[in-house]
Amino acid sequence: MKEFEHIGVIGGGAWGTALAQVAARAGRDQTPARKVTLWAREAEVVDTINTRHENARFLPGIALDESVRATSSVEEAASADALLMVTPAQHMRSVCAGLKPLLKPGTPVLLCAKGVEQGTLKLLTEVLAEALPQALPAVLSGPSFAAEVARGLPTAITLACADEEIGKALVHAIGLPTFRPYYASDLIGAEIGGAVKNVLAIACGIVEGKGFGASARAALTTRGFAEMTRLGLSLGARPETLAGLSGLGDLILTCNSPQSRNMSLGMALGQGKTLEEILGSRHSVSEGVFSATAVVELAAKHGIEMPISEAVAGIVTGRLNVDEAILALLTRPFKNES
Ligand SMILES: NC(=O)C1=CN([C@@H]2O[C@H](COP(=O)(O)OP(=O)(O)OC[C@H]3O[C@@H](n4cnc5c(N)ncnc54)[C@H](O)[C@@H]3O)[C@@H](O)[C@H]2O)C=CC1
Ligand SMILES: O=C(CO)COP(=O)(O)O
Repeated sequence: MKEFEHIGVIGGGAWGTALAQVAARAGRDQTPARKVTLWAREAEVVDTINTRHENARFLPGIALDESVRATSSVEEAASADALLMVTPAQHMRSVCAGLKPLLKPGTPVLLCAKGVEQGTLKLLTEVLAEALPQALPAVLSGPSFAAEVARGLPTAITLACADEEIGKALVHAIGLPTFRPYYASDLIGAEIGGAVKNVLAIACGIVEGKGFGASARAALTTRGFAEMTRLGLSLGARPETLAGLSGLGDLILTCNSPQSRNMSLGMALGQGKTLEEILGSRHSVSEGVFSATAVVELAAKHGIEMPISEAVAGIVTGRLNVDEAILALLTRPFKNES
């Protein structure tokens, strides 16, 4: 089975840092010892990782393995045998374009961000195919809070790759007893779950912030899953992927924990804060805000109804206030469940 001696991670936010930690731990007993190179935009992030073994800006208080090395040189990370792409979804195209002259043809590239590109309405596998065509695409997605993963708490995740041999080699390369990738061949299914659950988590946060109770949250999550499934199936995803770790699994996590930035953003909206106030007080990304309209437009293009996602898109674009969006959802006509 192919060994990955050098893994590059593109993006030094919370998730890129946690995944660099996973890759370093998973390759610890390899000979020669695995090299993990984490490219970060911020000089301060590179500096604190290399000197204090901590990402003080995006993952403070978590000790990183000494073998995780950060760099400001994208060339250095791009020379790896496999790349993990962990920049926010809306920046994926420009970051891929920067890698285009550097990446060896056939290098596995795991997309680890969650979102749909605004304007083009493209999934990240489509963005990758256009912007970095020599890459061998894969998707890594599932219920996984960066801080928990970086601390070594257990979880499981979907790793999708159309090339089964490479996909399984990647599973072995980054898998740990506490980080269990399940192989799948369905890339679209794996990426649609992560993109849609971020939008739905904002809605669940609003329900929580408004104090509507646990029953409302469970009902919203279930109807949200129906939206995710409708869109996924229309785009060619397989039902079992949508019901798996990257779909239902991540939806359950993100709609039930204020650790989720999307859910906590929704909670703050439900408590009456404005989007500008909330975003102005954070430096971490809440992908649902940036993908909501793209998800809804993509669904409309395929004739799919997504009322909860539409409500969130209405709120984040300022077209509806929170109370108007809730009223619109609660007064929809009664209908069959499926
Ligand atoms: N944090 C988490 O628990 C998880 C995050 N993800 C996904 O990973 C992706 C990255 O999220 P986080 O690492 O949490 O981000 P973060 O919020 O911790 O950090 C923001 C990141 O965005 C980068 N960035 C900002 N502007 C940029 C630009 N113009 N070009 C390139 N990069 C830019 C920053 O350098 C930084 O790396 C997102 O799509 C997120 O949904 C997926 C699973 C878990
Ligand atoms: O994707 C995540 C967990 O799987 C992280 O969710 P948030 O981006 O909402 O924090």
